[in-house]
Amino acid sequence: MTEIFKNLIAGEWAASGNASRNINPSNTNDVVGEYAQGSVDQLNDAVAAAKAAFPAWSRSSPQERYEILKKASDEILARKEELGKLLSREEGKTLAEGIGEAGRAGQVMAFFAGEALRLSGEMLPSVRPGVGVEITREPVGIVGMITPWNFPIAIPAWKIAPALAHGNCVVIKPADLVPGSAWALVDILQRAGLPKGVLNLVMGRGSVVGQALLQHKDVHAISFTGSVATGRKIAEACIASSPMKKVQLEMGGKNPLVVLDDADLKTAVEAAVTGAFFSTGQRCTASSRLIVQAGIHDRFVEACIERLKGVVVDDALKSGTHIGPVVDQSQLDQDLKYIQIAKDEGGKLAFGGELLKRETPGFYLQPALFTETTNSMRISREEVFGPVANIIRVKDYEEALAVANDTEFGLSSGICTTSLKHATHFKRNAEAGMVMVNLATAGVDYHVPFGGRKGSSYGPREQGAYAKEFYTTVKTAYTLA
Ligand SMILES: NC(=O)C1=CN([C@@H]2O[C@H](COP(=O)(O)OP(=O)(O)OC[C@H]3O[C@@H](n4cnc5c(N)ncnc54)[C@H](OP(=O)(O)O)[C@@H]3O)[C@@H](O)[C@H]2O)C=CC1
Ligand SMILES: O=C(O)CCC(=O)C(=O)O
Repeated sequence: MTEIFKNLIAGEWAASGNASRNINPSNTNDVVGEYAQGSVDQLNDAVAAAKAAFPAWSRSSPQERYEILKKASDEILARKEELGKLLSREEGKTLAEGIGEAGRAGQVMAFFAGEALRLSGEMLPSVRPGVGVEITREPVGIVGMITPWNFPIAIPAWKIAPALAHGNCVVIKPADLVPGSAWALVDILQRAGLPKGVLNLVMGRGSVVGQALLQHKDVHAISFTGSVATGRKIAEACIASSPMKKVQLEMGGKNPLVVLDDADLKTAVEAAVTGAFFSTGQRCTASSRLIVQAGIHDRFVEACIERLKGVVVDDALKSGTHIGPVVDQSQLDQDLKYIQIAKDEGGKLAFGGELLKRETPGFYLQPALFTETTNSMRISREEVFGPVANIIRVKDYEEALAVANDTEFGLSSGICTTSLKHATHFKRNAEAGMVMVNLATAGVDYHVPFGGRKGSSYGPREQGAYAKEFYTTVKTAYTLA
């Protein structure tokens, strides 16, 4: 009989009536595993366990939190090849990308192990004589986490680690499409010594488990990464609940990469091709809008096409693969729909966009590059979340900046230029949470803030020391001496 990976509730692996098959998008005949589909009852049990664990965990010593997170980090890093392989098998990013992401999860754990030791507060004199003021940070309480399929281990890691470091208890619902990596992460953390109930995993559908998490009165905060549509529903549910829940949303992007006439061509092509198409373009930071100045435009298009001809799309686990498959049929349908929309709008398909056949049945799509597009077309305005990008020609830097900012999103924004003046001006004036100079818009560090503006993000930043803004609440205490 096939093993069913269970949910973790109150420190015990709990069976549930239903399970779903985790399918390898590089080979749909390959079942990665069967994973429990949690019920509303299990979710309620998980929240109750977190609530019971909270008084002790919120008062646990920084040393205990440090040791658990550090131990988990050590195991993740020691097993990163195996975890990376599992990740690539369930999500479809290449083995190198999968191992890289597993390593990143290990580094995130190590960073937040250190953060547990850096908890701090302030003591100030009051404006009233004889009174002292202390400002401290306390954990928020029970944090619910709803995570997407595109970073199956890194995103759960960068939400769970700061939550635990700051003394919160957690109930996480990972994406139903890719539960394996989150399951492995939770297993590692539990064995690293977390007290029962501090971290709970309930796999299953967003419409069942996710909804119940949002509606639970004992959940104090929700951290979400995923689509704009779901993010909006989550924010509404958090505001509507009584008491209101603190909420943090990381959503989509339509990230511009500006290429100026004075850019180094090789650097610009590398930033564009890796940023737009690697990880199958399934990154909220993907460089999906390439805004190119007229003087370099034709040379840039030609060089991108040459670069793309050398890109191998194949089984994620095969050596030599640069781009793995699309994650599933529904995402593939969305990618193909947008390729058709771009054609219908008058965009010129300069490269790719074809379905590919490989040795194994999988969702293989050749990267699609459109030219002759404008910023008002749907392909420039809506997130595709696949290996699809379009080039918009502009006359000068001023137009490039205006086009880059003319979007409802504001996650990551990039420029390729050798002009210090333009790079400096762009860093100051790009309406985005993250700005890249001569780098792809995708691919960020784990120890600094991550997040955007406008429709891309809501609430405090994730990652780095700034993560404490979401995972703690500030208390001001006055004492008469
Ligand atoms: N910014 C980003 O990083 C990401 C953006 N996306 C965008 O979203 C599109 C659709 O992808 P999809 O995976 O469906 O993204 P969703 O936003 O729908 O899913 C993200 C997470 O939210 C859960 N969820 C869905 N509906 C609800 C709900 N009503 N209440 C609570 N939780 C819910 C999902 O559960 P379930 O497991 O059932 O899906 C999943 O865990 C992509 O094509 C892409 O454009 C997707 C992933 C990441
Ligand atoms: O580009 C990155 O490194 C991170 C991207 C990301 O977090 C996302 O796509 O959800």
